[in-house]
This record gives sequence, C-alpha cells and structure tokens, in this order.
Amino acid sequence: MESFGTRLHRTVTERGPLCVGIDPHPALLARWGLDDDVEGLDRFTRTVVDALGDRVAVVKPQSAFFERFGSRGVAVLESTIRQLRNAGSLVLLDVKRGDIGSTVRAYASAYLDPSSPMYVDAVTASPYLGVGSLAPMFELAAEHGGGVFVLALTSNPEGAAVQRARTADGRTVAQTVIDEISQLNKGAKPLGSFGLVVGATIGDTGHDLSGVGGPLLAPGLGAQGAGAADLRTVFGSSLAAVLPSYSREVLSAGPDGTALRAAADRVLGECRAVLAAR
Ligand SMILES: O=c1ccn([C@@H]2O[C@H](COP(=O)(O)O)[C@@H](O)[C@H]2O)c(=O)[nH]1
Repeated sequence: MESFGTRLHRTVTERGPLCVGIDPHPALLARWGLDDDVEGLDRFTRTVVDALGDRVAVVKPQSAFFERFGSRGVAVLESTIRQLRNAGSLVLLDVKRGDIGSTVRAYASAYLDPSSPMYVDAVTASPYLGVGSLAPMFELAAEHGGGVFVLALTSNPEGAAVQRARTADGRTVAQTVIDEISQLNKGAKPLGSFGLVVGATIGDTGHDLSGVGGPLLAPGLGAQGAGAADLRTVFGSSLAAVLPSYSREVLSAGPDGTALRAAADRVLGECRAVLAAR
C-alpha cells in the first residue's frame, strides 16, 4: 500500500502544489445566489467538485460549515468526500481534532479507517493535548496509507501566545511539535505522511522546519491577507514542501465553473512562481 506522502508527492507533481478549501460560508452561499440551507450547501459543494475535482491536487472541506446543518449537512460532507475521491483529488478534511488518546482512537477510525463513511486521505489535528495523544491517529494513518496535518503555527493572530510560548528547554511549544512530527517522518521518501500546518500570515518567526520531511500546509493566503510572496518569508529554505491553501480567494470567483478554474489556476501560478524560485 502506498503511503499518503507518496500519493501526495505524485499528485502535486501531476497537478501542481495547491490545496483549495471548501468553506461554504453563509456570505458565499448568498453571493452565489444560494439559500443558506442544506440544498444550497449541496449545490455549492457539487459546483466546486465539478469545477476543481479533476485538476486540483488537494481539496480541503472545512467540516464546520457542513456540521452546522446537522446530520443532513454531514451527509452532504460524506457525499462530497466520495465525489472528490472519484474525481482524483486527495481529500484533506479540516476537522482539527484532538483529545485524550482513547478518544483520538475513535476520531482516527472515523476519518482514517477505509470502512468509515467519512474516510478521507488526511485530516487536520490539534496537538495541544500533547502530540503523544495523537498517536492513535498516526498509527491508523500509517496502517491505511493516510496522512495527518498537525497544527504548529496557525494563521490566526491569537495562536502566537500559546504556540510561541517557551518550554523549559528554551524551545517554543510550536518547535516541540515540529520536532516530534519530524521524528515520525524520519527516513520517509519521497515525502513523509505527517504534515504540519504553518500559516502564511506569520512572517519570519525563526522556527526550524528544515527536518520535517513531510508536507507543510500553508493557510492564510488570500482572504486572511497573506500573498504568495509571503511564503518565501515564512518558509525560507523549506519552500519545496509547502502546500499553499486557499478557500475564499478561489470560492469567491464562483459559481461559474470556468471562473472557479481560472481563479485556481491564477493562485497556483502565483505560488509556483515563488516555489520555483527557491
Ligand atoms: O492555521 C490555520 C489552520 C486552518 N485554517 C483553515 O483554513 C481555511 C482558510 O480559509 P480562507 O478562506 O482561505 O481564509 C479555513 O477553513 C480555516 O479554518 C486557517 O485558516 N488557519
């Protein structure tokens, strides 16, 4: 069985380094002329899948925007996941799960066990109950060829107070997360299956990402104010592993499929120019 890292490396080589998020904000539904209900949600996500599922390397549904409609919204999420997988995109579910280990095991089976209706290629996870508490996710991901993206330095301004606090050995909390994920990826070629989330908005923080060996998901581009050029500042010599992620910047071009594809192509071109110049 191929690892997530291998599959991601191949898909990014074929399609380009881009992740597009499906974040059906109420304002976007309104802008697309859709009602803020399950039918609007379903129409929105089908349009995105039809436009981008066969050309974008990674698509990242944001679970919160589906969960807010209850079980019918979750049913749309399950259907969206199936459609994306059929179209060839890798599906990264943004759920930012984290808990005590025994509960993390249940989350892992919900998202990373191939027999689950919500089975995806990778999930986001929060390490702030301790990276070790996520071990069941790492184990199930490794067993079934899945991936886990762990929050390290998030794109929101509130994250810094916690993530950049110093531990007893002088490293920041985020650097301890980075170092633990680096260990998990040791020896993985061409790319490890355990990624980190590092916001494109954070500037040069001096964190050492050089040993990660896995993908670096970079949200915060577009609507949150960062641009492709910021990737150079944030990631420096680790640019090769960066997977830029855009949601509203691309989605606001819809509902026209041609316009959505043009928006995705535009941001991919902007990022490629920066990533290729490394
Ligand atoms: O540090 C983080 C981690 C996750 N996100 C998520 O990414 C998208 C960003 O959406 P935009 O419309 O491109 O701003 C959203 O789902 C966040 O929950 C993040 O922004 N920052």
